[in-house]
Amino acid sequence: MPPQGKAPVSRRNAAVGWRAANQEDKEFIRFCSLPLEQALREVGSRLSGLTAEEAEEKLAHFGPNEVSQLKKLKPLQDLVKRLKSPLVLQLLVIAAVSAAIGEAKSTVIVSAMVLLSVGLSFVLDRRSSQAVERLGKRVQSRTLVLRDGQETEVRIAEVVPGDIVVLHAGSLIPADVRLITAKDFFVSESALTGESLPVEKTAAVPPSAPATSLELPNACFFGTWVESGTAQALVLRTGQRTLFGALSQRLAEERPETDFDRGVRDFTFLMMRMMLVMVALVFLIVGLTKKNWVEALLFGLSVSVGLTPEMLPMMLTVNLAKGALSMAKKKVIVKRLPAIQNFGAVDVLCTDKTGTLTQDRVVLEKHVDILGNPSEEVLNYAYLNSFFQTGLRNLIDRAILEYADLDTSECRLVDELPFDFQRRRMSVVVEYEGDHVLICKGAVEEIFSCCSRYQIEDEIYPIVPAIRADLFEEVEKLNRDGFRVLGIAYREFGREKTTFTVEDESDLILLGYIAFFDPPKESADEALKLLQKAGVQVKVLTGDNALVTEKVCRDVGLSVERVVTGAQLASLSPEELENVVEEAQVFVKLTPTQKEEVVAALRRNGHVVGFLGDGINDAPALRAADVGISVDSGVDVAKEAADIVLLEKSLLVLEEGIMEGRRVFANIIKYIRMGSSSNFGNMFSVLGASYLVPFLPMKPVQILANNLLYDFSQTGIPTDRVDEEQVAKPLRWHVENIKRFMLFVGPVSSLFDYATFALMWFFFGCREFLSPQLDEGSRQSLVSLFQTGWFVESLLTQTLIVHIIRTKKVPFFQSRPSSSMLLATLSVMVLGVWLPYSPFSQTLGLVPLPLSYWLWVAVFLLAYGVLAHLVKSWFFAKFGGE
Ligand SMILES: Nc1ncnc2c1ncn2[C@@H]1O[C@H](COP(=O)(O)OP(=O)(O)OP(=O)(O)O)[C@@H](O)[C@H]1O
Ligand SMILES: [Mg+2]
Repeated sequence: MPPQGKAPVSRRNAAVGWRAANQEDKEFIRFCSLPLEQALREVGSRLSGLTAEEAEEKLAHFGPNEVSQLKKLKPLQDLVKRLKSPLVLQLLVIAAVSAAIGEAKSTVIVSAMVLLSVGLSFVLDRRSSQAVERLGKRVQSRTLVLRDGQETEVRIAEVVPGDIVVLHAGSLIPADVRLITAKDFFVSESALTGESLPVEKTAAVPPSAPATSLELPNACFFGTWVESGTAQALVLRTGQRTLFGALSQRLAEERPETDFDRGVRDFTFLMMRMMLVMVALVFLIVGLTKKNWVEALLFGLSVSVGLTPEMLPMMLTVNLAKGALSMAKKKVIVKRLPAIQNFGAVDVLCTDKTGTLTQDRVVLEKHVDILGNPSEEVLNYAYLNSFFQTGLRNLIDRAILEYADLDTSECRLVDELPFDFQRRRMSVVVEYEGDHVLICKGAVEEIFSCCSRYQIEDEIYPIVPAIRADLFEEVEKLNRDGFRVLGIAYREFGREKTTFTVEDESDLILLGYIAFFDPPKESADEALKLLQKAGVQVKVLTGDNALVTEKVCRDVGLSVERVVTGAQLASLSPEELENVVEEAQVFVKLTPTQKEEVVAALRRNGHVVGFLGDGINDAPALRAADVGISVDSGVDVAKEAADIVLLEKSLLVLEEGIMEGRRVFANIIKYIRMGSSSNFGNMFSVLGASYLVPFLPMKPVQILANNLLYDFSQTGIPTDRVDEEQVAKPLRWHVENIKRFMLFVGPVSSLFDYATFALMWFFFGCREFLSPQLDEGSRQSLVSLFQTGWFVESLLTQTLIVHIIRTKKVPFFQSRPSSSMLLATLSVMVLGVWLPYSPFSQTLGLVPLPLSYWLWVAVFLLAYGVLAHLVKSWFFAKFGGE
């Protein structure tokens, strides 16, 4: 029975799950230790792979090959999860308490709030995350499998047990597999083990069963990837049954918290703390002064509702999802939603050269001997190398094969030494006229270091130190003209030697160079200017050499003041590294690890770093960056490591994406500014009024209704327009600045609340309440008048301030809100004015207001608007902020 037949790992109980995984592990180890024939038979496969029909059947049986790191929730589970958030729980508790003490109205209103906050985010979020997921599928990784005996490309999700997969450098291991053949096959298992050095895997069957499957020499695991070499492998288990699947439930923590997450959390806690203190204070004050403790409790709880940012989760998700959709229109596919705000915060963008600064149309232009004379022999050797190598099929090899169509029938591949980014070269050994010839091609410096002789025409000379510099001359000339140059060298061995290692790449004969031209991209110039204007520094991180890179940079208008090579970087201390990454714009001849180090150093310096790359050598840096950006045409591991995938590799597209990220961020900040400052203001007003006024300044049910309406007025924020100025610079989260804003702007609203209290108390005669002759009925109507007065003023001012805070400029005149934003706030204001006259007035305890009240309120609103605008302008001038 194949290991797949086992029951899937239990998710409910981690301990049980682990035991089950161990059981499965034993099965897996057994399968890797069996003779190959038997293993194939037992999983119902053969060396030529499954037929399409078999694969389909197996897919139906085993399910898609997916490891859901973020478990997809069923609608009901999702709903329950949302209800369990602290903000919503609090509302539910209040609803329950209100129901328990017979306040049915409060219960209804609080429930409506829950419905608005949870319902809206549930519906919008599910809808847009489905859309985002669909988009994600467009850039999903693929793999090669044998189906009906043919190499076929399928989505990784479609791989089934029994499939024979074909792996080469840059491939993701699409399942847990047993190797059938392997050639210089190195796998990076860092995703599973944290070990960053690649591990060599072979097809050898272990002599005895190891303790864990990770120690098997002939097994590779889902989630790891091929650094170099080639292999064919038999798929044994897929999806949640893989080692990674079993682990991923325990590794759910995933990525470290971002700047943004921390900001949101800090803010939520700030509000929660404020709320707790407030509720206790209000409860005591009301209880002590009014001697009605039930009322005090209800009032306190209602006030606490007013202070919770219950719309925050909805704001976040809806804003992000909306951002992802509008980015998709610009050919930017967001794989992980939270990456969006980081995207807007990026202030240093690191990018590779090929395809970003150049057109990605590598064309072979020259094949010359070391003196620069055209040479057919150089082309022949280069062609053989590209033709027979099986490891890495990149642009360079494709360009060579496209350039010529040579006859290779007289040659036979004996062995190969695949490309890797440390050696920067690759060799094939071919049998040619009875000899075994090793042909090596790669970066010129690296080829030189393996050569002891050179060839001109048919003469071979030793390389003596004096001529080394001369040898470089031709290459430099080509580099300066923008050519990317590779060296070609060879060495002949006897036919008795059949296996080769990297040691054999020595004592070579330098034959000549091939030169490629990859023209600079026309749009790069403009894009770089836009990025610069947007406050984003661009740095180039490439494995190519300095001369070509400088030439390309100059062509696209990127100023190059300092270039640093990988060798120089390697000799620096950590502190020096941190300085150098600031100063230099161009980094050349980097190894993959060095790309990662540069990104990490920039992050340590406090930058938010984006990294754009599409190669195997970019994967570590993509993971290390705040935002990893790859391209649809990039290798799978790069796409997998990225947060964002571009359908088109272009800095222009990237700039638009960054802007969209900033817009999303700006709207989230808007909500937080509004929420925190008006809550803070309300806090002052409630505290003062509870103490000063001999009755409840607002009924609990009114406070709740007020909040519900205010929440509704905010639903327009995710679609709101954002001022150009606001997204002109990278946006980052500054909790301190938000706190300060709250402290300065919040009290402005209290000013007008107190004015309203005075107005109701003195001008509209509510102080008569104290007069002993008054009967109970008249007293109650005075109370209602006061409460209605404050209810209306509070709602109108709160809603108005939304428009003042949404921009740094003069609202309406210099910056117009989106129409849905305008509509939401306007309708809430109209509703607020209408409620005291509406059929609901009784239920809410509202009474009609005297005509002169409306005049006063109009004056208050105007004065408030002006004052709030002035304070806001002063604040931004003094303290800055997003
Ligand atoms: N197919 C190949 N055969 C031999 N050598 C190669 C091949 N591909 C790349 N190299 C060598 O390895 C070096 C580094 O590779 P590459 O230029 O792809 O790095 P990179 O950092 O991805 O560059 P870029 O920034 O342009 O994307 C190249 O300059 C070249 O000398
Ligand atoms: Mg590259």
